[in-house]
Amino acid sequence: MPPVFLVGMMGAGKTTIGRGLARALSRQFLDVDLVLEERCGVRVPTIFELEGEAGFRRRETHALDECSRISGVVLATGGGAVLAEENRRMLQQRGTVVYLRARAEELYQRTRYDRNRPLLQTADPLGRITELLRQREPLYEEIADLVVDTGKVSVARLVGRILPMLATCNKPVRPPADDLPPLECL
Ligand SMILES: Nc1ncnc2c1ncn2[C@@H]1O[C@H](COP(=O)(O)OP(=O)(O)O)[C@@H](O)[C@H]1O
Ligand SMILES: O=C(O)C1=C[C@@H](OP(=O)(O)O)[C@@H](O)[C@H](O)C1
Ligand SMILES: [Mg+2]
Repeated sequence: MPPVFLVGMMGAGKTTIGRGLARALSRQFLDVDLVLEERCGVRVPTIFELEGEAGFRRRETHALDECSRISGVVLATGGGAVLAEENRRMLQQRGTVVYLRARAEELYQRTRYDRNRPLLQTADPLGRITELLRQREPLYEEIADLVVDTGKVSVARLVGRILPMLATCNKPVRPPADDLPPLECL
């Protein structure tokens, strides 16, 4: 089975469901944000503070390139990973892309007590989520091989739903060596 890439908005469940899928499939799980945090030795909000969103996105592209080359990996991306065309191409070519879809209100409920998402530290997080979802939804849909609605469905049930979808998906992938040379490590 090719690598599995989880995409979707903040709060869609990429990290949680990705971990469950990897366990069920006995595959390696990686989360791009956790890789960055381990590498930088600080949490995501600190990367935003020190280097701005542009700095974070640069690191994100590099980590995504590295992680998406790992054979059989289940990879949770960050919600904004689809913004760069280069990232979308990597994901689309190298594995099966699963879009975890949810409504803005649901995303808000799942993220409202978490301080680790700098883009949602605003006076109106629901408004911000609504706007980001409007901008990003076409990008998630553009690269999705599978679309999964996550509203009011438990994580365990979603994992159980996604497994047979992956087994029958038959996504043709191109080995990374055929697309881009590895980016230099940051
Ligand atoms: N289907 C779901 N139902 C209920 N809670 C969920 C669901 N998916 C995720 N969550 C919860 O929402 C929060 C955000 O999930 P997370 O996996 O961090 O999302 P993402 O990585 O997409 O931002 C976590 O507390 C997680 O337990
Ligand atoms: O949507 C985004 O732009 C972001 C989503 C976050 O990941 P999650 O989607 O896992 O919350 C993290 O990468 C960063 O805070 C930026
Ligand atoms: Mg996450």
